[in-house]
Amino acid sequence: MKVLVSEPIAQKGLEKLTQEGAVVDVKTSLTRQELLDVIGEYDALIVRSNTKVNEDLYQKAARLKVVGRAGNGVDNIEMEGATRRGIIVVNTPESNVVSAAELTIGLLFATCRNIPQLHNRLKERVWDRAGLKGMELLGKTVGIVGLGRIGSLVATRLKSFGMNIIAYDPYISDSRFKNLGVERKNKLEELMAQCDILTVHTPKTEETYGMIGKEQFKAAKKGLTVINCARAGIINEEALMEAIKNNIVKRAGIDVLEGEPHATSPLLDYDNVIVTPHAGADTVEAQDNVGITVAQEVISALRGEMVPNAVNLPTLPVQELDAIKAYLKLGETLGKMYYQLEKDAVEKVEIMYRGEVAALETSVVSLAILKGLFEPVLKERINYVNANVIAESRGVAVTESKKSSANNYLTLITLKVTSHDGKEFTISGTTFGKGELRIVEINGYEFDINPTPYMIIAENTDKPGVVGQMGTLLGVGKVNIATMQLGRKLTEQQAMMVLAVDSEVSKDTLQFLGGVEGILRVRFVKL
Ligand SMILES: NC(=O)C1=CN([C@@H]2O[C@H](COP(=O)(O)OP(=O)(O)OC[C@H]3O[C@@H](n4cnc5c(N)ncnc54)[C@H](O)[C@@H]3O)[C@@H](O)[C@H]2O)C=CC1
Ligand SMILES: O=C(O)CCC(=O)C(=O)O
Repeated sequence: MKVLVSEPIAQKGLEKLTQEGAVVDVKTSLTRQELLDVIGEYDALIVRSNTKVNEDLYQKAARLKVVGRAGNGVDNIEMEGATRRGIIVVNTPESNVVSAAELTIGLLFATCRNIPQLHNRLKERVWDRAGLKGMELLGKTVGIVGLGRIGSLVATRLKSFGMNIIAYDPYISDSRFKNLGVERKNKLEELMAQCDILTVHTPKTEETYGMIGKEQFKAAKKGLTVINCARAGIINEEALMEAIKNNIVKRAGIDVLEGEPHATSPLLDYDNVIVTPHAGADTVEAQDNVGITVAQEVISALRGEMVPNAVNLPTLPVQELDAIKAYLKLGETLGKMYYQLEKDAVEKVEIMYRGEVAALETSVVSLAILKGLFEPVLKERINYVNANVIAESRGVAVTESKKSSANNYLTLITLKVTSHDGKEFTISGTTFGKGELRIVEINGYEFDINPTPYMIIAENTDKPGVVGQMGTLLGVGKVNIATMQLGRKLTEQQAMMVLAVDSEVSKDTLQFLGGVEGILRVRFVKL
């Protein structure tokens, strides 16, 4: 596992990577060209907000499997290119939110009380407060745009200063607003017209970039204080400057600037604009949290384990992670069986979740099924990240259905594959205890199979002598049988035999088995 760290992360994170067996190169002052020249050697790349992870980089990154964002916002990472290539992107969304919220409040105090300006005067031995009268927070209204993790932390902290909190976030439920004691504004302009202080906490997206512009400042209350500790450009810098010149905005506290880290914004020259160099997450605590978390996630992702903060995968509630793990294994196992038992190209995949599993977030289990399904035949890389994209690109229709009851089982997953000639294949499995798996049905034959690394699966006419001959031939081929199960369809006088064996089976032995009278077909399955 070769990991390139292209921006500084905490020593504790680097130690974690090394302890887990990764070879870590910390190269934090590479030029873009140098980065492109070396990225091909690495399995994982860890970045913060300055490294642009985009198509240029992906094209050179033949081995890259994971991009770890040591932080929250992922706007410097091009997601579509990563997903298409099966590169998993992980971030640490919870690790630095307190620090970001605290810097927001710090900037709010600094701007409202002119702390940096007063500090600078006094450092120059000038004892003078003239022209720098501050503003009290008590009774003022703060308008929060984006009431997510950081927005909520800012809201609860500012309440303790006796402020009225209003917020605009169309994607947050009324009950969340109510629980936080924040008044919902359905229109941004309405919020602008009522707040004394505006603070933005949305991600940078196509929708939010420039969302506070000329029109919004026109609607604003005169004397507004503006804080941006989220991303440059959410508040348009030109519009902000104009609003400052027109005395609509009285002061601003800005942590993020266009063009950073080489920011040249004229805002830097305004006395009433207080700036910090994207320092929202720059605390010992946040950096330790971020470093350790990103290291853990990158290692887990490199080992093919499920990572809760994978950005280009469905999000999993942490409390469901343990329950889901066994289903992921089961799903992948069911998927893997198809192309080892059948040879027909897949046209349609139907996944049915019944019983307990139906109550969980199953989209990731469906990804595991697709991963397993295509793995035996695809040379290209397939994993949780690109499984959907690959199914789609191969014209495979995937559907998911759920039912709360599973008849004789507590929980049941059934995979039904329809091939291009309309032939149907079904396989069902269940889990029990501490993640034990069982395959309970294949093509209508009922079993209770503990899936093992090597299995022989044969269909035969249901008549005496077939099983005995199979045993003899396997003995000749020096293959030891561990367990054996038979599923029967009495009306059709056919049976399916599943033998768990201790080793690989040679092509010759399989050919001999196929020649036994009554054997209709025989397959070797490797899990
Ligand atoms: N300055 C710094 O060092 C740091 C900055 N950040 C930035 O802070 C921002 C917020 O982070 P979190 O609170 O963790 O994100 P979050 O995802 O928890 O919350 C973002 C909120 O924005 C809302 N939102 C999205 N589009 C919107 C729109 N068009 N209008 C109104 N609301 C919208 C979402 O519904 C969500 O509630 C991100 O941009 C992040 O990158 C995060 C950490 C450190
Ligand atoms: O310090 C950093 O890496 C930037 C933090 C940040 O903006 C984020 O986590 O979104």
